[in-house]
Amino acid sequence: MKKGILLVNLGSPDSPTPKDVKKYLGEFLMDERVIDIPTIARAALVKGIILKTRPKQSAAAYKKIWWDEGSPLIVISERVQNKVQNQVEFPVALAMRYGSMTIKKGLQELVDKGVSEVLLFPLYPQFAMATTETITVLAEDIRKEFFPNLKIESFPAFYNREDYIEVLANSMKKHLEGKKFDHLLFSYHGVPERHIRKSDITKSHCKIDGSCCKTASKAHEFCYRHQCFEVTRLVGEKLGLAEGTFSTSFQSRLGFDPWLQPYTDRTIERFGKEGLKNMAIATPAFVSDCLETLEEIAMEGEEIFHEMGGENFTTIPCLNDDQEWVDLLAKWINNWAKA
Ligand SMILES: C=CC1=C(C)c2cc3[nH]c(cc4nc(cc5[nH]c(cc1n2)c(C)c5CCC(=O)O)C(CCC(=O)O)=C4C)c(C)c3C=C
Ligand SMILES: [Fe+2]
Ligand SMILES: [Fe+2]
Repeated sequence: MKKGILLVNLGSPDSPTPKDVKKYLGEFLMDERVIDIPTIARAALVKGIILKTRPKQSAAAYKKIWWDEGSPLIVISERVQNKVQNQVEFPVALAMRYGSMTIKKGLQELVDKGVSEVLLFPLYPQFAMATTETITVLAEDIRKEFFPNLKIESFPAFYNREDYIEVLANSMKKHLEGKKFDHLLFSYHGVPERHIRKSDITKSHCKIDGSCCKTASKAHEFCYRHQCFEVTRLVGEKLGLAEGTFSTSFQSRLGFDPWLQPYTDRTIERFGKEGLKNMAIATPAFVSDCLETLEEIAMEGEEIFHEMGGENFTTIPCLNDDQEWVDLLAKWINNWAKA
């Protein structure tokens, strides 16, 4: 059996134009695990409302962060792929859940190289229906239809692995050196509260209140909210941060349903209003910088903080192609291959 790896990230439009952004958002938002309402209602919402206005607005945001080489998320993911490839002996392919670099193409690339056993690696520290689950479900559908003899195993969410927390904390520490901050905010991509209830395998644990995510439960294996709070707690502990000097919030909400709270933009606004002068912000739901970190946090977030009287706003980059992170990915992959 020849082994191979498929790293999978979210994806980006082909270019920051309204036409390409519309095509990308159309595929993304029609995913039943992203907007989880009945198909007809989803089509009406996405095609009838969101795609009429959002592509122009999102394209303008993408233009602000786009690099000469392309989308930051894709360029960074390719750098990681190349660096990991140098440290493992079998083929490492890269795919995106949405857009042109499809999972089918990634699997085909591996099969063409003689691979018969694949480690599918969703590049998300925390489990979510809209990220990890949609990747594994689609990969299995593609396998059944096009590559029935292929064996695929998925790498699970790694949010609480000690080696991951150490690498994340080290990277954050490096970027915080010499920076002035009185509060460190851990901002995670939000999801509608409904997603948390749907992923609750006990069907009774997740109340989305002050205690459920702190009370041990087998629901936590699939609870995005618990996993985000845990990353904050574990990194806070590793960095020796004092109680009250760090907290968790959720960004990027869309639509009118309740999403996980507290919301990042309102938290930054409140900090400024309360007289906080120096803050830092990390975004550990993403392993690579992207629209949501480079524009929503580093640009919009900073603007909100300054408007409210804040002075120093430090955005901590994601792990990106940090050498310790690449070494860790290579270690996990090599361990899988040995097992
Ligand atoms: C509408 C529902 C959305 C859910 C649920 C959602 C969950 C989710 N997303 C990420 C990671 C990323 N999302 C990104 C962009 C993005 N996300 C949504 C919507 C939902 N995401 C939209 C509409 C967009 C596009 C941009 C916009 O119009 O605002 C990105 C950035 C991609 C890039 O090209 O840089 C990432 C990464 C996670 C981790 C997550 C659930 C945990
Ligand atoms: Fe998103
Ligand atoms: Fe919970």
